[in-house]
Amino acid sequence: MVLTIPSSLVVPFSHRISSNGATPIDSSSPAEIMAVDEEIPTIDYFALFSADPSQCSTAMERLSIACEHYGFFNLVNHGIADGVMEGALRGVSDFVGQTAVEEKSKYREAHPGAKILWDSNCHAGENREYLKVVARPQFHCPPNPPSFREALGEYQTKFHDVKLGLARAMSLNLGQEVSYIENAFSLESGLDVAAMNFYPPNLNSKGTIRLADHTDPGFIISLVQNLDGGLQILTHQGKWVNVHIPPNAILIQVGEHLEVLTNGKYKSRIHHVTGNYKAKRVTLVTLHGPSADKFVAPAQEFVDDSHPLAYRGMTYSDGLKSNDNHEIEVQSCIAQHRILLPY
Ligand SMILES: O=C(O)CCC(=O)C(=O)O
Ligand SMILES: [Fe+2]
Repeated sequence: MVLTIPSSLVVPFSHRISSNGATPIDSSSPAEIMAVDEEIPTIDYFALFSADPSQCSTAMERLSIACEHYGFFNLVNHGIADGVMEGALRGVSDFVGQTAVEEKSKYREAHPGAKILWDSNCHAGENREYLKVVARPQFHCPPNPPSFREALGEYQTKFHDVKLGLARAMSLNLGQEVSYIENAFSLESGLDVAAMNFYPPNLNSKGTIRLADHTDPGFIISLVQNLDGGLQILTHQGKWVNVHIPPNAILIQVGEHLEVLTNGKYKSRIHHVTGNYKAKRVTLVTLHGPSADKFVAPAQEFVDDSHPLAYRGMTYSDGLKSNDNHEIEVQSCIAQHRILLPY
């Protein structure tokens, strides 16, 4: 099926500048030559709940296309003030820049029950420093610098409401009652992990892979960044696209567990990060998961003769802990869920 996206749904190239005004990465590097600057869907969050039926149904239809075909979209008009997102990103930068390695190293060990994890990986296939913290149901964060905890906490609190709004809109789009996803994942006690990435500037590593191909677990994944460019997603049409996120937008990706619940109607998409950044790039990625003890399996509504059962069920926690991982690592577990069909 060829999908035509209304032009109003896409981000004009003139808006595709970095959110901090820095020059986007050089997109001529070898690893990026395969990727295209293609239109990606933009969803107006407020329009999803508009009292104007025509505005609401247009936005809902766009969301449906974005979830079913793309698996990712830019969310605009979400009501989270620019300052809140900028503050959280500044907090990540401050943590990376101001905290001594000895202090950060206290969080290096992933172990059962760990709520904070820090590491710095610089080898073929990965080039970043990262910090992962459990943000919900209880919020955890390194205590220093003090402004970091407050700024990150504020963003997470604000986004929680946006997440519930998206769950409601997606539930209706799936032909279910409004709290269907919220209940299926027990989102009120959902396990949200904020994964903050810091990619150091490097002008001499054309085409460097900063983060290798992967999909992420959870219901949805939200991403805000300080510098545009580097994230590439493999689309349903088999093309790598350079993902441009307009200033103040939040990129939303379908998580692996929404794929499992919908028996593959909504799919999580493989992505990676490349780039020879001229300045440091910071991203705040949050994996919004089901409740840790929630058993996630394809719902019967999405299984029939034309859509045979394609995933096995397990609790969110068991999935995260498969392959000897710890929950805090929030590693992909779709392979453990996938049933190999005989055709
Ligand atoms: O930093 C990015 O652009 C994406 C990072 C990512 O995919 C992740 O942390 O899972
Ligand atoms: Fe990711």
